Amino acid sequence: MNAFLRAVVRLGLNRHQVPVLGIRDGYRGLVRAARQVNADTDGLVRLKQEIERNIGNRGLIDAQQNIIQMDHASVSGIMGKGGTILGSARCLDFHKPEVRREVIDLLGKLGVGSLIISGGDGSLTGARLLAEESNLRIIGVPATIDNDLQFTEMSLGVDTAVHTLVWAVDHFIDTARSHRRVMVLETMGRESGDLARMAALASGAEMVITPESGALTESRMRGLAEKIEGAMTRGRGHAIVLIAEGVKFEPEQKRNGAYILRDAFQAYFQRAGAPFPDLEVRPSVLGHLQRGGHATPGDCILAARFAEEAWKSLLDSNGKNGITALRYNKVEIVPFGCPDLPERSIHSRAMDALHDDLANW
Ligand SMILES: Nc1ncnc2c1ncn2[C@@H]1O[C@H](COP(=O)(O)OP(=O)(O)O)[C@@H](O)[C@H]1O
Ligand SMILES: O=P(O)(O)OC[C@H]1O[C@](O)(COP(=O)(O)O)[C@@H](O)[C@@H]1O
Repeated sequence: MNAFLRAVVRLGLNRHQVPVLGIRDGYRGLVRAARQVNADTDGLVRLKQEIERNIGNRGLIDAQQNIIQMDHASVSGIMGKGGTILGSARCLDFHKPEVRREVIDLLGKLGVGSLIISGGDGSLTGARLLAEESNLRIIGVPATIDNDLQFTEMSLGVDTAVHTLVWAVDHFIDTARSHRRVMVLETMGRESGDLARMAALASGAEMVITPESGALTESRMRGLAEKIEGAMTRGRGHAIVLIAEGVKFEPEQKRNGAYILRDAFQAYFQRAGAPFPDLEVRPSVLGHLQRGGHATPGDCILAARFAEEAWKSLLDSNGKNGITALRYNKVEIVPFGCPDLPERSIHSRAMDALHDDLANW
């Protein structure tokens, strides 16, 4: 997200000579600013003075300032840094049309004509609603490590998260190999298995379990354990199993998938007469480790391409509101509510088949 912010600001200032305001904490910052302005008769004047007085880093370091005029220095050195210097926050109030109306009014008073909104499904839904309810030009930019936005081949953050997962697997594999263990690692991804699937393919993890392959029943888990045990009898000493957080169980379970799978595998390996009763299964939930860190070159390049397309559309008098998307390796603007790319699910199934064959012991 920082690489994207840098690209938007630099292109705005260098290529298009258009001033760029950054909003702290996204929708929450806009709502706070609207409340600040509506609080008393001088609210708007004070907000404008604050923006003019505290430009760039001066505004950024003041946690109370919601709207910051961005300059070159304010985005200097942030390219590879994870997260976003503007901050990010959930804002439940933004679900209310009357709150969005306050925000639209505020932007009108500030002379803001266009918004670039970067985030996942929720942020892009908010963006669509703003576009429907105002005359603002709005461009959404997909950013989520889950890669669950099906109208684009990639969202910002995915490549970095996959890179981190590969790094994590490389570390876990040392213990797995040395101690001859099965390590079950739980990845993020909400309802999507893309992160786990891409990380498995890129890291060589022996097994990957995604929500798209259906709920895990007792018998499916036994089948997976059998597969690992079979490999052990053929001389394999360890296994890395990736399970996506969105995987469901039948009957339904409340615990993390990694722990449920550990118990099922361990019980199977220790059954009476089993060939490897000492085979240990260790679970780890990788959690927010996957979200931050140095952005990969792939993400930084995609961020620059998305920013370029967003500006192109905003400055085109015939440009339409919509979302930047990577489709067939080209960046384009698709309308809000654009249908899924049918290739996405075909591609996921092909990736699973490829992984299966590569990992077949
Ligand atoms: N249906 C909606 N209507 C209006 N705003 C929404 C809606 N869904 C989400 N948002 C706004 O977008 C923010 C981010 O959404 P969220 O789902 O938390 O993250 P993400 O953008 O990563 O999917 C929410 O906190 C809310 O302000
Ligand atoms: O930190 P939180 O709010 O618990 O959110 C965790 C969720 O966010 C995600 O990491 C996705 O985050 P992003 O869409 O912001 O990349 C999911 O994979 C995970 O379920």
